[in-house]
Amino acid sequence: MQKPIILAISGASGSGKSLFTQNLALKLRQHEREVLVLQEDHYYKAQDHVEMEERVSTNYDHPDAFEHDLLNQQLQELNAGNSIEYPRYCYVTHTRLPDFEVISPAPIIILEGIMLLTQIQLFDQFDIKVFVDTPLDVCLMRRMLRDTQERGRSISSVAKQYEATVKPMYHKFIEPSKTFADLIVPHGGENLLAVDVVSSYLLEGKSKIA
Ligand SMILES: Nc1ncnc2c1ncn2[C@@H]1O[C@H](COP(=O)(O)OP(=O)(O)O)[C@@H](O)[C@H]1O
Ligand SMILES: O=c1ccn([C@@H]2O[C@H](COP(=O)(O)O)[C@@H](O)[C@H]2O)c(=O)[nH]1
Repeated sequence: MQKPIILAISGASGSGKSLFTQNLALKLRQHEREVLVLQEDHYYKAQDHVEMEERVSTNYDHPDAFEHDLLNQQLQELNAGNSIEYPRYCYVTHTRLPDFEVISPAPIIILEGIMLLTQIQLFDQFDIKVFVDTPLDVCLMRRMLRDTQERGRSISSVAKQYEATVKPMYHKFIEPSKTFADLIVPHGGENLLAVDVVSSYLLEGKSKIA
């Protein structure tokens, strides 16, 4: 198999990275392209040894919360045509699930996550780096709805975490990483023009933004 094309999609929590990724993957699959979607969130460190009370106050918006070495190693395996043992993460228990998923490479791999463009050691693996740029107040509103509906969170815990870590870490790490992007996509998931532009580029068989 030819070396896969790897896209890194980054941006703030709630910016619309996952929805953008889903829409892009859908479009490519409609054109019969095989696409593998991966999430940096699954590389959050396991916290089985940490008490639940403490897990709640972990800073999940710091690069050190992730096992980026494992991610790097697994991207290299996929690039070499080998399958990986993809970890699985649970936002409710704030730790990894005991099992993993065996995943094979695909010609197009889309990886999305908040810290991807802060990790220069990963850049050799990325063919295209995208930053989803959505105003932080919009991200907060989206996150509030999503996390209370899908991630077992209360409104007050989302608000508290936003002030304590999400917002300051965005300004410290994520926002400055925008400078490494090849493409900046405003609004996020529903930006269908951006989905069309990126998918057309990939369907034409191009792999790198020069
Ligand atoms: N452009 C958009 N307009 C309205 N809602 C959106 C848009 N993009 C994303 N959302 C919604 O906002 C929430 C957060 O989006 P998501 O893609 O999960 O963000 P991220 O992956 O960046 O954290 C989801 O419920 C999603 O459906
Ligand atoms: O146990 C956890 C792990 C992560 N988070 C929050 O998730 C977001 C990143 O995920 P997105 O899908 O990009 O929103 C990050 O901001 C962490 O604060 C968490 O709350 N608990």
